[in-house]
Amino acid sequence: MSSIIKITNLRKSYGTNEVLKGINLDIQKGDIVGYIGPNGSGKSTTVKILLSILTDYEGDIEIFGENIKNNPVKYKSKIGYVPEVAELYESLTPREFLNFLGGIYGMDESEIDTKAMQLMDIFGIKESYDSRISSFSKGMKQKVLIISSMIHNPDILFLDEPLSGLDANSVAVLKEILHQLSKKGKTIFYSSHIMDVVEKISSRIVLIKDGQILADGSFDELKNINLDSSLENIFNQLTGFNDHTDLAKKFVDIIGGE
Ligand SMILES: Nc1ncnc2c1ncn2[C@@H]1O[C@H](COP(=O)(O)OP(=O)(O)OP(=O)(O)O)[C@@H](O)[C@H]1O
Repeated sequence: MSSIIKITNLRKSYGTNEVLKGINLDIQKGDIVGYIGPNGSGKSTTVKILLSILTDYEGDIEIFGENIKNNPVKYKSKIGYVPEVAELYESLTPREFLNFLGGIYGMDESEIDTKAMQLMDIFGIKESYDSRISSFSKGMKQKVLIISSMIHNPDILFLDEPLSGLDANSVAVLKEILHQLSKKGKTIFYSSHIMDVVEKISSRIVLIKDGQILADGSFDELKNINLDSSLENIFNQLTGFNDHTDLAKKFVDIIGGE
């Protein structure tokens, strides 16, 4: 089967700090890849490279069979992105923001409006379609971002901590949306720290630490490392972390001046 995203020997440094040290990944159509790792391990950097936001890296990346260095613009109409840190145009309303984006994707105005209002309705924020985004709660902003990443029906979705600020009902809806999109052949690259969700939605889990892949497989395959364990336990075990109780005690002691 041909890969939809192929990453070969990806290396990236910020100055002398090498943060990606040879990442190799072949991702197939319809995969939901959970891309996890400790803070600072290189997840967002990988996503930004896949999106051609960062272009000074070593190695090769093919998306839809083409090296993204050769044509960093063409593939973008077929991908969607929810960034970890949102730079929404706060002074706009969702109508203005989504129309602006839809225009970039070549959608016509009535199609965008119809779709946007229906999607906002599903997330329970239709009444705010013409309110300024600056007045929204965190979760409302996140919902607009999620809609903006999908409204053009992309083939690949890059989601960096997409559940941020969402309530439990909305999380349940988004998880189901991702499942159904994957069944329709959409590919999802999902980076998050919320292990129980990653465990449930991912067809494949890739764990990185210090810019290198430590584990790569389905949850069941990773469980062979630690039978009967949750992804959270496997994550802590593989990243060599077992002193959370000690660290917490020290933290609390310092607060109390002990
Ligand atoms: N613009 C930058 N300039 C210099 N160093 C950077 C820059 N962006 C990221 N880094 C460094 O690169 C490393 C990887 O960062 P990255 O944001 O990719 O990690 P992450 O796995 O997404 O972390 P988190 O889970 O905290 O979001 C970190 O050491 C970080 O300090």
